[in-house]
Amino acid sequence: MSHAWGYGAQDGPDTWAESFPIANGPRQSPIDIVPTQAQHDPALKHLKLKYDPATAKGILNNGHTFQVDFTDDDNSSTLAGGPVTGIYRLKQFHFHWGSGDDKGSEHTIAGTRFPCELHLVHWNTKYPNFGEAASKPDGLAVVGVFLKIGSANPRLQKVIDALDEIRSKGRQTTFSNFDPKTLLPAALDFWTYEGSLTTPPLLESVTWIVLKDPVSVSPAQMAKFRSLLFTSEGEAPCCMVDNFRPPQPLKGRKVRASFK
Ligand SMILES: NS(=O)(=O)c1ccc(C(=O)N[C@@H](c2ccccc2)c2cnnn2CC(=O)NCCCS)cc1
Ligand SMILES: [Zn+2]
Repeated sequence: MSHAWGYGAQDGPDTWAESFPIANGPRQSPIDIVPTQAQHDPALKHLKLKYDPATAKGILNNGHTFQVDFTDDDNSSTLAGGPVTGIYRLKQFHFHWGSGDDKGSEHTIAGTRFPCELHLVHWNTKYPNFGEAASKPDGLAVVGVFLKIGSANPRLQKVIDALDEIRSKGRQTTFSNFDPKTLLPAALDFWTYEGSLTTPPLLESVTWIVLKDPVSVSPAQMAKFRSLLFTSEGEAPCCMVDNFRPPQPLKGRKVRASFK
């Protein structure tokens, strides 16, 4: 049964618990990260990200965000190290953003909201596929990257230039030869905690790896994100903005830092 969820007053985050009771679960995401309360863990390994540009497949407006999908039938594009054990395969990346520059990110840092947040979604290869992994407590690992307003980010341009072709829900186009590593900041210092998907079905299967350093995005580039539509062609157009879930209760979880 397809549950119609969204980010509006009638179907937004405050209503999700009606169809997805796990919304009030013990390890929900996103959270507010308070750096002074994060514990440095010297046992955390450095993040090992290996992405093959040839695995980039397509770019899709799924009605909640837009995502760039990768072929994940071998270990060409993987995440290892950091807080995870084993090898996780890159499945897709997508963004969350606001209607203005004062909000848009899902995670916050001591209450500070960023205009946009990038999520790179990986699944644990100890499971046969993404769908199976998504239901396991150690099934997924998502790298979160904050975007802050500044100079135009040339690394985003190829993604932004594709948005004109996927304006409405359900539109997709090919997207090849792209290395998502180019979207990351120079330093891979991170915070990590055990959480969930931030959209329904809100499964509590995500090891979150949130990078400390943001990357830049210009106001004009943000305007391109906001030109996308939540709605399909033929429907009354509704701008794709504010597609973020607010921070959820920590419920006793510890947030660890990879850096001092
Ligand atoms: N924001 S996040 O990084 O925490 C995040 C990452 C991945 C997913 C996801 O893959 N969701 C799909 C799924 C399919 C099978 C099993 C479980 C989940 C799904 C379920 N209904 N629609 N979708 C598609 C979808 O929501 N795609 C990603 C949208 C990111 S906002 C959702 C959120
Ligand atoms: Zn996301």
